[in-house]
Amino acid sequence: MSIADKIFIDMCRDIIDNGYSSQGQEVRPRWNDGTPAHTIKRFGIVNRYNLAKEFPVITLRPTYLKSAVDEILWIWQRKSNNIHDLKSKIWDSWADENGSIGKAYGYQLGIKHKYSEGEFDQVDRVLYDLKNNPSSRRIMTNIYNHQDLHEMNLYPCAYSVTFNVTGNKLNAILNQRSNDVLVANNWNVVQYAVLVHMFAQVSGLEVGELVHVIADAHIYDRHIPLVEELITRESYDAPKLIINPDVKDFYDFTTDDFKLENYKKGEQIKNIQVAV
Ligand SMILES: Nc1nc(=O)c2c([nH]1)NC[C@@H]1CN(c3ccc(C(=O)N[C@@H](CCC(=O)O)C(=O)O)cc3)CN21
Ligand SMILES: O=c1ccn([C@H]2C[C@H](O)[C@@H](COP(=O)(O)O)O2)c(=O)[nH]1
Repeated sequence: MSIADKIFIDMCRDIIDNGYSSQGQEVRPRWNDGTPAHTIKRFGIVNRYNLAKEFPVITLRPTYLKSAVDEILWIWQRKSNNIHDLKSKIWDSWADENGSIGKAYGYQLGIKHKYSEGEFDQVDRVLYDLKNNPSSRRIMTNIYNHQDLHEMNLYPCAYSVTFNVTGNKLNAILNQRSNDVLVANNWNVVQYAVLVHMFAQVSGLEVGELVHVIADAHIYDRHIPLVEELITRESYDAPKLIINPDVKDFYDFTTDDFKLENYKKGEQIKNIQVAV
């Protein structure tokens, strides 16, 4: 059984058995037929993944590595907030008529700031510090910019990453305020695990731990039967993540530089509804 499966199954069981239901309260998200999308949630989940041991992808159903990596490169490398720069359609419901999702995600990472060494955006400052100040405890990004929230179509969910170099290992904490467990839990874990792999490779470091801190980890009402079935499925050993070792500059990575070797997994759940 992959470690990611075990963490995922335990978290889902905990949410369903011990979670708090929003039924009877006012909630913002809606299903596409206009019905309120209620959830059952747990507050303050912390999941630790040792990336040096195995790649944290679930095998209960496929997590699409290429689409997940394309979205993380859209945010962190292309620093875009326009869905026309993204291959998948996953952000279409939150874009305006020009394709923009507002001043969110990639837009925030691309804003430049002043330092004594010159101007950097948040991504370039992290890459600079990993090479030049690896013992720093100040290596982090934060895209939850209150001043711009009113111009974001959806407030950032995975909003901050703290990087910490310990010996020759790169560790990271991903802070997430809200997580749709069926649709995006493993999706987000895989994305930030790949990001740690990329940053480690271009900084001459090895991968360490990814700690995923989730404030509100929820399962939407219409997903509960799907999750109940998913977590009783057979689980397989984790595949191996293969990265093109020749890439030495973060901005040169493309989705073709990543593949999963021996990714044995269950059937995809077709047509999962996403609450908007
Ligand atoms: N309710 C909700 N849940 C989310 O996960 C979510 C939002 N809203 N709003 C913005 C983004 C969009 N995200 C999404 C949306 C859909 C998929 C999705 O459909 N994933 C498919 C694979 C899609 C593909 O490879 O193209 C899956 O089966 O998991 C993933 C992330 C994550 N975010
Ligand atoms: O990367 C992402 C982006 C979004 N989500 C989910 C979490 C929530 O279900 C919705 C956002 O709704 P809020 O009311 O703003 O919390 O999107 C995710 O899990 N991961």
